[in-house]
Amino acid sequence: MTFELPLAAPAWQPLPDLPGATLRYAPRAIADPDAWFARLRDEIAWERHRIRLYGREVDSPRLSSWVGDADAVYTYSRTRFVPHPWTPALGALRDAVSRWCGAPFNSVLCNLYRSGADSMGWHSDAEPELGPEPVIASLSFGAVRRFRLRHKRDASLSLDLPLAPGSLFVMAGTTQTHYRHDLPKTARVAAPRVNLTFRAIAAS
Ligand SMILES: O=C(O)CCC(=O)C(=O)O
Ligand SMILES: [Fe+2]
Repeated sequence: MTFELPLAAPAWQPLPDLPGATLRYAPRAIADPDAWFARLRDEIAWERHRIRLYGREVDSPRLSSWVGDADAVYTYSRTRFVPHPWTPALGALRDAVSRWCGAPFNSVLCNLYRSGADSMGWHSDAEPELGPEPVIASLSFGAVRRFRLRHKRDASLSLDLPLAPGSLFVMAGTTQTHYRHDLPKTARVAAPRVNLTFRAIAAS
C-alpha cells in the first residue's frame, strides 16, 4: 500500500474569531486516515511518559513518543526528552505539514489516547525552546475527540472543536500566550486516537 500526500494546500474551514488567537482547521487534510492510523500505531515507539502533577510524579494518561532531529531536545513537564529518529510515516507527514503551513518543523510530539479514558490536561505549549509565537500543527487519526481552547483570563472566549480523523489543526501567533487547551476524558469513546503535534524547537 502506498501513502499519497497531496502537494496542494488543504481546504481550510472557517473557525469562530477568537481575539489573540490565530487558528486554522482543515477537516480533511489527509486522505485514507484509517490506513495512516494503523501505520502510526504500529510504527511509533509508544512510551509511558511520567509527568509531574501537584508535585507528584505520575504516569501521564496516554502513551507518547518524542520524535525529531537529533538536536531537537525538549523539556516538558520538567522532564528532558531526547528525540527518537524520524520514522518513514512521520517524515512524510512532516514534509507535507511543513509545506502546507510554511513552517520548518523539526520535531513532533506523538500521543496515543488508548480510549476515552485517556486525556490531556489544560496547558499551553509555551516552553522556551518553542520561541515566542510558535506554529504548532496538529494531525488527528482514529477516534474523534473534543479539543477545547479557553482564554487564560476570560472564560467566555473559548472553542470546543471535535477533531476529525485526517484533520489538520494549526495554532500560531499569540495563541499560546493567551489561551490554554485540553483534551477531556469521555465515557462515550472506546476507540483509540493518535495525535501528532509538529513543532519547531530551537537547538539546545
Ligand atoms: O491531542 C490533542 O489534540 C492535543 C495534544 C496537545 O495539546 C499537545 O500535544 O500539546
Ligand atoms: Fe498542547
